[in-house]
Amino acid sequence: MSHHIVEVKNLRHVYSDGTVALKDASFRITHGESVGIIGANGAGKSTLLLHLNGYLEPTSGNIRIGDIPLSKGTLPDIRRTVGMVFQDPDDQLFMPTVFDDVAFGPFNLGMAVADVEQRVTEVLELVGANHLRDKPPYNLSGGEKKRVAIATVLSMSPDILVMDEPTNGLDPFARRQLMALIRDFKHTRIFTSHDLDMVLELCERVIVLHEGEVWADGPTLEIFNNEKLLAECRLEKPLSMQGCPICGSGRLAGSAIPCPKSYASSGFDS
Ligand SMILES: Nc1ncnc2c1ncn2[C@@H]1O[C@H](COP(=O)(O)OP(=O)(O)OP(=O)(O)O)[C@@H](O)[C@H]1O
Repeated sequence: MSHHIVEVKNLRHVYSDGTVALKDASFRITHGESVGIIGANGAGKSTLLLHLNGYLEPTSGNIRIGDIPLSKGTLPDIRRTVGMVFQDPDDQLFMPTVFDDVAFGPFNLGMAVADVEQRVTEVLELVGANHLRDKPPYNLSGGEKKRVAIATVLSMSPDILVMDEPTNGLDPFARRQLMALIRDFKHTRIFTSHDLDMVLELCERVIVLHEGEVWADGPTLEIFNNEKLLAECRLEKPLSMQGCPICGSGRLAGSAIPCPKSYASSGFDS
């Protein structure tokens, strides 16, 4: 399973206008890990993800996916291994219909028509978008586009799933559905999100980016309990770890239910 390893060494990225978006970022993610990349706006999260399958070229440093060093020559292999869901689904959808968009990758892999049909149906059902299969992607709502964009990546059966803010724009039901899908994905998962409750629920490990640097990298609960670190990086605890908004007492991690005392004091039960 060494092909599922992602290794980033001393990655630096300077955009053409001189913005230093990443400074010396290093980490190693191994097979089956589910890793959340978090940080304030502009911390460098999207820039980092865009390097993982070669959409951006490092100013310096290097990336290895399994045994393959990422370079122009290895891009086709890398992109077969690393499936990337972009932050903006419009960057991912370009065909006349949803079906064509989701079928594009499998056809390129040389799959037979019947197998492509089956694969497309499976992944569209997985993201709850099979009813949209004949629609032009540009007519879909934001959340629908996001689900189809995710389907275009799943249809390629990637070994490593990389997603930039996957729940952005999704309604609560679709968010839950996507979380289940991420949880069930057997291989490596790496995603950025401002949805820290989702990160808490799905990731055993978190990498915190701050002003282009890896500020912390460790077990999720340890990171979310480090109030000094969160304040330095302009982050907050997930809502489910914050005190009850009514009486201030703690809630269990992972629970969105206010404490029983707040029911009594707010008159919810009267
Ligand atoms: N094409 C670009 N040219 C110049 N600067 C850019 C470009 N894209 C991003 N940046 C800058 O690089 C820095 C990192 O941006 P990036 O999009 O990686 O942040 P982010 O952590 O994903 O932010 P957000 O949470 O807002 O999505 C920011 O200062 C941003 O303004």
